[in-house]
Amino acid sequence: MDRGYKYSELVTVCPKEMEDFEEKVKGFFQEHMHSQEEIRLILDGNGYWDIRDYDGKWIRFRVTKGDLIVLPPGMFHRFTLDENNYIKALLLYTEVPHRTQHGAESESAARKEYVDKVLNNPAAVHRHQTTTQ
Ligand SMILES: CSCCC(=O)C(=O)O
Repeated sequence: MDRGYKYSELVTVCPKEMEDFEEKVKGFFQEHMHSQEEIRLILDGNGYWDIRDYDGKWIRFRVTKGDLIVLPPGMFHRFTLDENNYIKALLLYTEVPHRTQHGAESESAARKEYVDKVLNNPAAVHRHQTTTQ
């Protein structure tokens, strides 16, 4: 299936290989979203992505070599490294990546669609409630 991926970026997040490492890592950990689907394939190392559940609570998941994750457009998240301070990932995008900080999302069509289709979707919310009670 063609998902329309046209752009790729190979990133190595570690003090030796990333310019302005501290600043970039702080930026990854600030809550943000993207207006397009983005694939992350972990080629080496480890890290954590945090996403928010239906109640707004953070859920943390660990990624390691061989993992592939896709976060839907409009979903807030943040990323951090573990104590090894090293991850290498291939990022694939359908468009030139655009990042929106938490608090600045009101103008974002992707955020509106995510809220309508996921957070306020009665079928999805019902499933969530029945599985967490
Ligand atoms: C591992 S590099 C990029 C991390 C990040 O901030 C993101 O996925 O949005």
